[in-house]
Amino acid sequence: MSAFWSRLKDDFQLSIITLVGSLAVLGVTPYAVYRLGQRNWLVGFTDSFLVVGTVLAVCYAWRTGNTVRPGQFLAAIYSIGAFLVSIKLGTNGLFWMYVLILFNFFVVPPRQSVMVTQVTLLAVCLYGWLNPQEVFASHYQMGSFIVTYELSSIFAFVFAYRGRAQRRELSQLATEDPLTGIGNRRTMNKELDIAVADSRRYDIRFGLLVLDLDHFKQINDQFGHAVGDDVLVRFVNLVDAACRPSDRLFRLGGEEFVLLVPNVAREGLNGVATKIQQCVREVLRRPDGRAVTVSIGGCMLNGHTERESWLHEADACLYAAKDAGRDQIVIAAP
Ligand SMILES: Nc1nc2c(ncn2[C@@H]2O[C@H](COP(=O)(O)OP(=O)(O)OP(=O)(O)O)[C@@H](O)[C@H]2O)c(=O)[nH]1
Repeated sequence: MSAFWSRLKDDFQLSIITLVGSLAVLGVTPYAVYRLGQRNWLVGFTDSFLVVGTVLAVCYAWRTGNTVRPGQFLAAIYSIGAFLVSIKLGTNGLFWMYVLILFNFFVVPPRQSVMVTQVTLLAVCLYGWLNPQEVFASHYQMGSFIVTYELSSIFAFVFAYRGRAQRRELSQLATEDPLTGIGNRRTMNKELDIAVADSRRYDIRFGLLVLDLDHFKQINDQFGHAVGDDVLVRFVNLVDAACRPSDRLFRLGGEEFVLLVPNVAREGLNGVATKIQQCVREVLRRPDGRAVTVSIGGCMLNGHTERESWLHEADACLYAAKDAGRDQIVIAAP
């Protein structure tokens, strides 16, 4: 049960599809039963199709974790459903078109939603135009419907567009370090947990380096925080350039970083650390021309069953490197 809630909490689109799907099933089922009872077969079967389709789409999203296709499928079947209900029930059916707008903007991205809602509007109006009195009582009513429908679509679009942008920003804030753009501690925890699991399952060797700039406080105190920030950004760029694309760098906080190195042996890990150390010493300069140096501690994922103990061992090596006079590398013995 807790896995159910945590998936709902972590996956916004899945939670939206589940919520909107459940509401749709609850809202449409009584109508399906009522219409079938009235022997209004077209509307009754359309409603039943919507209910079954919704249940299948929500199940698919839960099973596969893919929320894009079920969203598009739901938008398509509810648009067809709203069209059929509108042409069959006339003005009474048109009310569902407003629900459709909101529904679509919840389950598919704003641009796709605009497309599908406009196509449905066009289909309903074309049918109403060709069959006077069947959908709209008058041209005036059709005009009013188009205006109110378009206004509702515009409001829904603006709302959905802003919401998406804000969600993207929030997720970036939660996972990235805003200064350097690399993963933050939270992202690191996730990736280290995955590495621990992968090493057990696929027998991949992982190495971990903890990197800490030396006497960074002096740089801040002497040259100001902005220069300190610039040194941090340049340091990240240097490390990035010095290692493989599969290596992942995270900012643990302050001037401390963690590099996760997959598919590596202890000698290789030492080689990566040496390359970074030399690169930083040679390239990274303070405004007064003195070299910036980095202390590095590291260890292999060897016998660690969880991230904490692995990180703790690498951290202990970093302390040893600092104690040895800084600008040093200490990699734990096998
Ligand atoms: N410019 C800048 N400074 C930061 C940031 N985060 C932390 N700091 C500073 O980093 C400094 C870290 O100082 P210390 O922990 O004493 O480390 P250090 O001076 O590098 O000394 P050692 O690690 O022992 O060599 C502090 O002055 C913090 O204020 C940041 O995002 N930008």
